[in-house]
Amino acid sequence: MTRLSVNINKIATLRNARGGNTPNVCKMALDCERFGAEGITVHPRPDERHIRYQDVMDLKDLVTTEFNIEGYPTEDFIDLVLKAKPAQVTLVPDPPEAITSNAGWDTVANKDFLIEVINRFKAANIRTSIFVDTNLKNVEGAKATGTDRIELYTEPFADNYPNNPEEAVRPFAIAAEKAHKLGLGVNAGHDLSLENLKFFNENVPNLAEVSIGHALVADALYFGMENTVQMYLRCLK
Ligand SMILES: CC(=O)[C@@H](O)[C@H](O)COP(=O)(O)O
Ligand SMILES: NCC(=O)COP(=O)(O)O
Repeated sequence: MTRLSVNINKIATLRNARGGNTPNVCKMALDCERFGAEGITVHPRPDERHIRYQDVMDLKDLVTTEFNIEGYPTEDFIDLVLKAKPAQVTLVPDPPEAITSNAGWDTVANKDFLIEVINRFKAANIRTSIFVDTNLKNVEGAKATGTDRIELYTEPFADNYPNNPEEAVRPFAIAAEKAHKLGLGVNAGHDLSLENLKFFNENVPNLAEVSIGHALVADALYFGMENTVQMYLRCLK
């Protein structure tokens, strides 16, 4: 069964709006786990506009499910991850000024860089995942970096789903199958939602994990966090 990792970036965005500690990011992570989440994801960005480096250090000993830290591997990010020792690190090629992640790695052009970074995390026994699109060259290139998993960048699926669900999901099913044949684990994320998650999960084989934040936190405004986590889990059954 596909596991649900709740991305709590947007809880930190709300907290940061006032400078205090409401809502409490650590408490929300623990509550999400209590409500059934099988992992907690954070994506500290260089400007700390949502998750701060200190949040990562505060969460590292509290999270008892899978702790997944995502981000661009600057030296500061690498140091942080090596200190926090999460279960998984997901490398994302997003430029600092990007509003959100907007592309996967070109794993061929960045092969040497990715190999070097991945080796540092592997030496610390941290599972690695790299964010890629569905281009099979990038999936094959991911294998050559030595990563344990890939995370498929699902925004193109989410965008096309309302027009043509079958066409939207097809490249993801093919990429996931290819990754599985190569011995890579398959995660997915970005813009997955209550609208599109069930269909994605039913049509993409070998999916180990999805990380979901933006839509899930927005849904929690209407349904409450406990109900919302349960609703997302039901899409993955
Ligand atoms: C890696 C990825 O897909 C992102 O979705 C991300 O982790 C979310 O980041 P923001 O919350 O900053 O949009
Ligand atoms: N890796 C994707 C993630 O953590 C959450 O993305 P989103 O649901 O906030 O778009």
